[in-house]
Amino acid sequence: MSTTHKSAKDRLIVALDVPELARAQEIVEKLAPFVGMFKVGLELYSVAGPAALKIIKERGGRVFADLKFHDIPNTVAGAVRALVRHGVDMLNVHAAGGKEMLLMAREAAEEEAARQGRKPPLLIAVTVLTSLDTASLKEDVGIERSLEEQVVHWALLAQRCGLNGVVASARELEAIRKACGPEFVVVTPGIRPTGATPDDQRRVLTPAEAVRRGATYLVVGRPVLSSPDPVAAVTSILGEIGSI
Ligand SMILES: O=C(O)c1cc(=O)[nH]c(=O)n1[C@@H]1O[C@H](COP(=O)(O)O)[C@@H](O)[C@H]1O
Repeated sequence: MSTTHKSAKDRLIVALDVPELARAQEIVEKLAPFVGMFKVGLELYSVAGPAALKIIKERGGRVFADLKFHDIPNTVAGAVRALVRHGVDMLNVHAAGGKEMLLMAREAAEEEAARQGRKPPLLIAVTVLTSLDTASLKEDVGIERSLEEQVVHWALLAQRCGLNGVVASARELEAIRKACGPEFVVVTPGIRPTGATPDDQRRVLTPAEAVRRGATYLVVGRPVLSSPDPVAAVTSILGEIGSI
């Protein structure tokens, strides 16, 4: 288990995967009292750009910019600096970008935050996407290591480069905690309440099981967004997390 003491609300990140800014704003208004952080991903950012980050900040919410940067070090560093200027609280890059990219991303985040006179955001490395399974990692991506070994390999690389943590499925939590320790941040998408459809996710676990295994943050999108009552969906997830 992680030794970080967080409330159920602080652990919960809701993914604003919607195609319109107005819809995102509606969800933020409704859910802000119950949710620790909102995640702006590729869809909403492509639709609305920095305005998507702003609507969360204006409501007093914390922002995870999930733009999964994966490019040459100089390009990633520039993009990281821009997100820091937007005041995000968490951002991510792909561990597969390699050591130099991760180091430059971290330096960029720290330098830009210092320039702005604020604390650097949490910088997180994406490991093996939760939409992949053992077969697709090997056959499509061409990685021969076992899925868990690959996740731990990237988690250790991220930690050595001074990143705060990783994105991985909750199924790899025990291995990550063993390799990287209790304070390393582990953000877990692929969260599905019991009985919910996995959609395109391949490595899923329930909210309760993710927290039991030591998740720092849980990312939930469709189980909340496609519910007829998103507040009820969120409070039910909070109940599950809080019962651990
Ligand atoms: O970086 C992420 O947040 C991420 C990494 C990953 O491996 N898998 C993954 O699902 N995500 C994101 O987490 C969210 C999961 O959404 P749902 O499957 O709808 O709960 C989406 O916004 C994904 O972009």
